[in-house]
Amino acid sequence: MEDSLPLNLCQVKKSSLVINRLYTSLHSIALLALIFYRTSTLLEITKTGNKSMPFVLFYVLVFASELMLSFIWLLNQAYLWRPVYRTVFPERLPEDDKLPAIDVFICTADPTREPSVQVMNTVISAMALDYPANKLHVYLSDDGGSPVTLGAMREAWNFARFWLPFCRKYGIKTSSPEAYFSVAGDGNVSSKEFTAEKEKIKEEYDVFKERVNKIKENATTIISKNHPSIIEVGEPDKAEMPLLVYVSREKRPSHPHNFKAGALNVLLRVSGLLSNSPHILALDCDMYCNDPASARQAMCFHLDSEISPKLAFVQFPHNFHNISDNDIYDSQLRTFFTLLLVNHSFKLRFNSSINQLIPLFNGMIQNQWYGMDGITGPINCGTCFYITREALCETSGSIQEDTNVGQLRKIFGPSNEFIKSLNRKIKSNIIKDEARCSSALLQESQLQVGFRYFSVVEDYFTGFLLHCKGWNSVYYNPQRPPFLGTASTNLGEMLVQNTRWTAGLIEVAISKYSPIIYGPSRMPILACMCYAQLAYYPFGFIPSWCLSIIPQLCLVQGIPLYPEISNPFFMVFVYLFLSSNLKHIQEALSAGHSIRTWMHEQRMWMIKSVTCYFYGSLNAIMEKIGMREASFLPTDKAEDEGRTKLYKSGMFDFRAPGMFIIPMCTLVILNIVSLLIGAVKIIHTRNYGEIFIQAFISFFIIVVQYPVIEGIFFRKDYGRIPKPASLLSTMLAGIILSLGSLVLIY
Ligand SMILES: O=c1ccn([C@@H]2O[C@H](COP(=O)(O)OP(=O)(O)O[C@H]3O[C@H](CO)[C@@H](O)[C@H](O)[C@H]3O)[C@@H](O)[C@H]2O)c(=O)[nH]1
Ligand SMILES: [Mn+2]
Repeated sequence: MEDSLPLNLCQVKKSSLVINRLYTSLHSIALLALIFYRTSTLLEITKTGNKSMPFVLFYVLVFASELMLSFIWLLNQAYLWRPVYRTVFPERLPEDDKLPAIDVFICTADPTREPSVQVMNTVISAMALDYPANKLHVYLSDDGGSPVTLGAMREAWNFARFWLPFCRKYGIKTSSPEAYFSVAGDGNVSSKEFTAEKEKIKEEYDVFKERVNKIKENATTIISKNHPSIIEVGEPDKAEMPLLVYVSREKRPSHPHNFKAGALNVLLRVSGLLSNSPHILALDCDMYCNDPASARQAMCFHLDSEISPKLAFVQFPHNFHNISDNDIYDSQLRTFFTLLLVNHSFKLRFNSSINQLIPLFNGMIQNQWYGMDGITGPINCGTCFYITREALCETSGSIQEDTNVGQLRKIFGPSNEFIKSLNRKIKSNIIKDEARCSSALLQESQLQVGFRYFSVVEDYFTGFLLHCKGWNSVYYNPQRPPFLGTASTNLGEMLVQNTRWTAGLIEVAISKYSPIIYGPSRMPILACMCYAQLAYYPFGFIPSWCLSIIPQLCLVQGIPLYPEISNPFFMVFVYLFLSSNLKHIQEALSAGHSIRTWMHEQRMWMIKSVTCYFYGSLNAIMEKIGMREASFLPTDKAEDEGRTKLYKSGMFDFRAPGMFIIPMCTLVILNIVSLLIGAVKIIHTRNYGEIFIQAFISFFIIVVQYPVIEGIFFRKDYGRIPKPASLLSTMLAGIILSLGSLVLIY
């Protein structure tokens, strides 16, 4: 019977599972051997007492670093444990009139950093989802309260009246007009009628863009931080048109607004009164729908009666349209999602990266969402997911017949209208109140519904709490990328963004919600390990700093910190280095990438750990002790031609804040100097066995960071490292080396 056929299939890739577990076991044994070696050596050193205090301290720091990296590596193994992949059968879904409604939430905040034409492309592509139009409601949240965005949305509405019928008629998949007209568009290319219509629509689109740009040019206010709520509803006047609603929540300088999570919660309330769909698709303003099929694909999970009672959300991957083949900054975050523009297939791809600074021990393989999918489901990634209203509002759990109004208000805030909407009985016109910051919204930090405010990575945190409550999620990575976003291909922007993410993750890591404290009684231990890995990996900055300074200082003095070549434990270090790197390379290759990808990811990990992870952790700690307030500056999505050109040609653009460039250069210079002195020592004494590993560490860092060396010494273009930064870094490296030598000599 057709009805009884499953809507989706979940398979475990057995062969990869065997390889993974074998890798984990062997690597663990090697780590145990390392710990044994370090402990016994340390005991010996302290017993004999013939080593200086600073040396012992350095030795302990190196050992502690190795332990920390091993801990993060261990957490990482949860991802490798049971990766699964999924298939869906949308053709088995019920008839259109039986499908549940969907509300689409799109957030934007700043028409300068987030150009309106781009935002409207996301809006239009969402309106063009392959779903009954009367069951689709698109909400645009404008945190900039900008007349530019509102005007652009009106234009988008007008343009959509041509565009949507065209897409429906010819089955256009690339439903973002910008992408459709700039890349070779799909559709029924051969017919004359089609070509004529396409021409006409193209003209309409050009007019639309022109008008939107004019609005910006003529605007007197671009952004407002002090305004009442503004809501405008575009009522569908054609069968193909879904509802489109503009929402700009009230903003007052004195009220905290909780960034994107606050915006999403306002949409949750406003839509609760207007359409109240049981399913919600959340999108960032730069993530357009690249395949209208995603709604039905998601429904293959949400309507599967076996998994749906506990299914909170279906997460799709973040793919990007502006990634170069030679992705020098790892802008695609390959390790999280495996972006497979090259090799889209249903075979399981292990997207892992060995995030490591010092090659010898860590191998923190990140094989992320497939791995979590095999446990309780992937984390929430903030965009490209279909979530149920019930999971966010806990309607079934908290609204009982006998729950009194007082209790309801405690849970959902004081808005009676919203509370009524939860019962799906009453609709109201008083929606503007829902977008007011003075109503329910401000107290939401205490409320247990919606997107949670506690951390600036509201996606990670909200998903974590949902999993803690027993909800599950699903990761679905179809052949055609369902959504395409604008990745940051600007080094400075990217490092700032990563610092914000780190701050958000560390906020959780050092709170009562730490996955290793809050999680174990609420979710399977493997799921806890995945969440903990994400929360704690930024602490990798500590070992990163230690291991890119201490072995080098000792190298300069000819003091060995590692076993010499003739020592059997030497092989343990060699094994750990090779095993983690070969696994990383294998995973990059099997995902259709080249060995270059491995190099880029190594480099970016080193750079991020000594900068973003360090600053982000510092920010989180300062927030915790009340010395700093959380902030969320949206990334710049406007294209800068010069930067894009450098990125596309595979050249680093070092025009980034000094706080990122200087530590990076300092460490690279320090490693160069140490290696040179080390090499001279080796030639002089002819004894390379004892300090081989230390020399190799510096050598490896220098090779991986070659673009930085090029930026300091060889490049002449505007993307090079500025002279003052190079000078300052050289001085700092000199100071560290002299202090190190002083300490070690005496
Ligand atoms: O006060 C704010 C700040 C941001 N945004 C919107 O939030 C989205 C994400 O902002 P972006 O600057 O693109 O940040 P990213 O770091 O790229 O976002 C990633 O990380 C965030 C968590 O830090 C997640 O919420 C996002 O979904 C995820 O793509 C954008 O649509 C913004 O318009 C708001 O609506 N209000
Ligand atoms: Mn973004």
